[in-house]
Amino acid sequence: MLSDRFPSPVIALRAIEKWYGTRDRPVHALSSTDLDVGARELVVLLGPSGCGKTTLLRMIGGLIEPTSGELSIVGKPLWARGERQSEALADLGMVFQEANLFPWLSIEDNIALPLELKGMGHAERRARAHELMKLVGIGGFERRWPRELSGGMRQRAAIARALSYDPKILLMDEPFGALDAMTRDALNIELERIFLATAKSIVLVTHSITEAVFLADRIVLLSPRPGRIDRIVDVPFPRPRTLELQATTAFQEIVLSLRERLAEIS
Ligand SMILES: Nc1ncnc2c1ncn2[C@@H]1O[C@H](COP(=O)(O)OP(=O)(O)OP(=O)(O)O)[C@@H](O)[C@H]1O
Repeated sequence: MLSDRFPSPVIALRAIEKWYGTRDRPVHALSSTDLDVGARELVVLLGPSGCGKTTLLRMIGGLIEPTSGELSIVGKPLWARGERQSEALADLGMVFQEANLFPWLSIEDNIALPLELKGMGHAERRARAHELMKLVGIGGFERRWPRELSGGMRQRAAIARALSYDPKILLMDEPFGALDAMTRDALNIELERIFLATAKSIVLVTHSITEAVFLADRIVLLSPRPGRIDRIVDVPFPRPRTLELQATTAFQEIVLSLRERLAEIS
């Protein structure tokens, strides 16, 4: 299932199954899932609590191994003989609900850390961190500590860190879920700007239908027990999008149909 608008896939999932072993009985978290995400496409995973959104995202990110099925990143298998393949991992960056910055490192050093671990020299990684901080709108805060930044600014720093080694794909798990509504709106606009400026593919998990419709090229609606793709909804609005879009009938119609379907499958 690849969108006609985004013909070259960077993520391909085939017949993905996930069972978790628990003490009482195995949990079937995800059933026969096929999905393609195109280059420069923004796909949102939406669904009721416990339907397997995080499981799916973490599997794409190589943090959880599928029980069966095939998963490839930019044409390279993510797993082989039970081992994560570093070539495929190099194309993946992750952002979580909490920024998870190291409190004892400056913002700049947090962002440059993945580059340091890759062996990049000090001057080069500093230049790259500065460039990224400008891109995400926190230029000038290089020497600050994480505790000195607001929640929204810390999430911007987390996005910059995930972009530091220039992966083709950004995976985001409820990245703005802990922020207040106004900051969240502002960061949705910022995320779209960063998405357009960097030409990445993004897969993002959210509980917010409005956020999903505002950001997505396609929304993957998952249903629970076991998690499976219920439907894929195309969101055709041109980019860049503005908050006024949310007041239009076309936007509200998609929100309403998703809300109704979510109520049916929850
Ligand atoms: N490590 C685990 N061990 C056992 N069961 C798990 C584990 N992680 C998740 N599950 C189960 O798998 C199912 C899917 O969980 P997952 O966290 O992926 O859902 P989700 O859609 O992201 O939920 P939420 O919206 O509440 O964050 C749930 O039934 C959950 O209880």
